[in-house]
Amino acid sequence: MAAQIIDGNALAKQVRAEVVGRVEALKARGVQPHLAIVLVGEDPASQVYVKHKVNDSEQTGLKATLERYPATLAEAQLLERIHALNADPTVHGILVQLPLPKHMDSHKVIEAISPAKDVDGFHVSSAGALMVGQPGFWPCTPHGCLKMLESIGYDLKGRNAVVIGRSNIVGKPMAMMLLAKDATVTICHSRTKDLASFTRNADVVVAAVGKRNVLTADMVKPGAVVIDVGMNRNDEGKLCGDVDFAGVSQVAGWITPVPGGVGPMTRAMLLVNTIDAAERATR
Ligand SMILES: Nc1nc(=O)c2c([nH]1)NC[C@@H]1CN(c3ccc(C(=O)N[C@@H](CCC(=O)O)C(=O)O)cc3)C=[N+]21
Repeated sequence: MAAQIIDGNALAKQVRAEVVGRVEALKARGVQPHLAIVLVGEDPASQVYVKHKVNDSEQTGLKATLERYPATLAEAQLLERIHALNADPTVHGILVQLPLPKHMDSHKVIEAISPAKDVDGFHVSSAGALMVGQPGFWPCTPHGCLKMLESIGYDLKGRNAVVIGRSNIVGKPMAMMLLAKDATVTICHSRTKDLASFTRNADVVVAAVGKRNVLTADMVKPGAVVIDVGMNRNDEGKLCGDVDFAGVSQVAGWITPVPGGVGPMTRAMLLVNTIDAAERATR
């Protein structure tokens, strides 16, 4: 039996429609929600991603300002620019596109963003708030994954959830969100021994490694929900995830595709965070 597909494009469209309503309510009381995007350098993938984010914003009525700087920009100048955006009351969200050029300390740059405008949810304060269950911005990718689980009416309570990958941007916050929903959470990673012994016991698997075929059909419990966060290129240069989609979709109950899965939801949750930021700042 083939798995049902969780359509990230369709769900992102729904989320954007909700955003449009909230944008209109903000505008009705004189607030123009505004996302500032900072791009340093000429990384081709980053250029494409940033363009998507600007388009998404404009299509939903948010204002997006893209600031581009050469890769040679001094870190001190970037920090100065972030401080100015922090102080600008017309800017509600700040996103510094990653990766930054090698001469910059990404951690230091992210920590310079005001937590009130940290719509990526990458600041230590945002991570801490998520961990202790306080209000704050949740990172867009794992939050999008959670929305996908909610969209199928999946009750995580008491379920075994396995997260493969322990990054600060996806794996760790994903685990915290699943835990907050009362799942029994296991984080697996590159040093995990016998990954399949964990995934075979999982009701939900989130694959966030950045490597093809990390999860194959033999590793999946029949009927499980499989969320694929991977963004890789195969030998033909085609976008593919961490999951062997053809194989796993024969075993899983639900599966997210790549492209058209987690990616569009990541972008939709950025819009949601920006609206949240604008609402919180102007309440
Ligand atoms: N500060 C910061 N925040 C980010 O959120 C951030 C970042 N830096 N750096 C790069 C990564 C990557 N990322 C993607 C989001 C959506 C798609 C996406 O929508 N993908 C489409 C396909 C797009 C295509 O065709 O290339 C899909 O999966 O269907 C891709 C990649 C956000 N990132």
